[in-house]
Amino acid sequence: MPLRKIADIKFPTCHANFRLLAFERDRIGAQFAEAHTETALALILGDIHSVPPIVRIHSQCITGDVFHSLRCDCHDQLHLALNRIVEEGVGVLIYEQQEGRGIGLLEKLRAYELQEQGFDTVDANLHLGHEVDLRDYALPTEILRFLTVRSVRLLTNNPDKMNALHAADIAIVERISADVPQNSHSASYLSAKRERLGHLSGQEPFQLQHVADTVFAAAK
Ligand SMILES: Nc1nc2c(ncn2[C@@H]2O[C@H](COP(=O)(O)OP(=O)(O)OP(=O)(O)O)[C@@H](O)[C@H]2O)c(=O)[nH]1
Ligand SMILES: [Zn+2]
Repeated sequence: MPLRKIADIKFPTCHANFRLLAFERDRIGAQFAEAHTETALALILGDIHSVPPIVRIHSQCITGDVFHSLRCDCHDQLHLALNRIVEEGVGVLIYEQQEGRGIGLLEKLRAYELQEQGFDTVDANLHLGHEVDLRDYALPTEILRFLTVRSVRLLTNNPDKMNALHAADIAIVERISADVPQNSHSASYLSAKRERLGHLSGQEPFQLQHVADTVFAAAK
């Protein structure tokens, strides 16, 4: 499905004066009852072709991003990414709207209810009849290709994002850790991401072998 650029504006924020591009794309897939349009924003700073830019693909989390929920790390990660991009002066933050790992806000809140009964973040999704993680990163990778960004310093702990860029032939010259301090509300959520979803932690170096292992493990 072709990518459509909808807007290209100056975007002054308290962090920096970004350029903001908005994109949409029609999406059809077996897991969707009907075709729908997905959208994403790209906040761009500096000359992104002069060096491999810092890239953050951030999945929407209204509870975290807007209300600074302590149940997850999203708010702090969003600001970590913005701060790193501003420090370096060159970067792209892609904000994509697969809220709740693709199940949507209301289903995520139902999953939170289950987590209050003892389910972890993975089992709660499964109990509600959803896949563990419905996201794919086709739209973000298409945006990077649209921007002719062919090599990046990717800020993430999620091997799925690395796999998606690798598959799209976008080189990851460095993986920057997306670790942020945990708190008593987020500790079990963060450990479930590492132990059940295979997310990296700390400064664990990015290696293509790790990506290959992950693809292999997922295929088994
Ligand atoms: N279904 C579900 N989604 C959640 C839950 N907590 C956070 N999310 C969503 O998870 C997404 C963020 O994904 P994470 O797994 O935290 O991290 P990530 O983006 O995959 O990985 P990083 O790049 O390392 O941050 C956002 O869309 C959140 O809304 C939860 O308990 N259940
Ligand atoms: Zn969150």
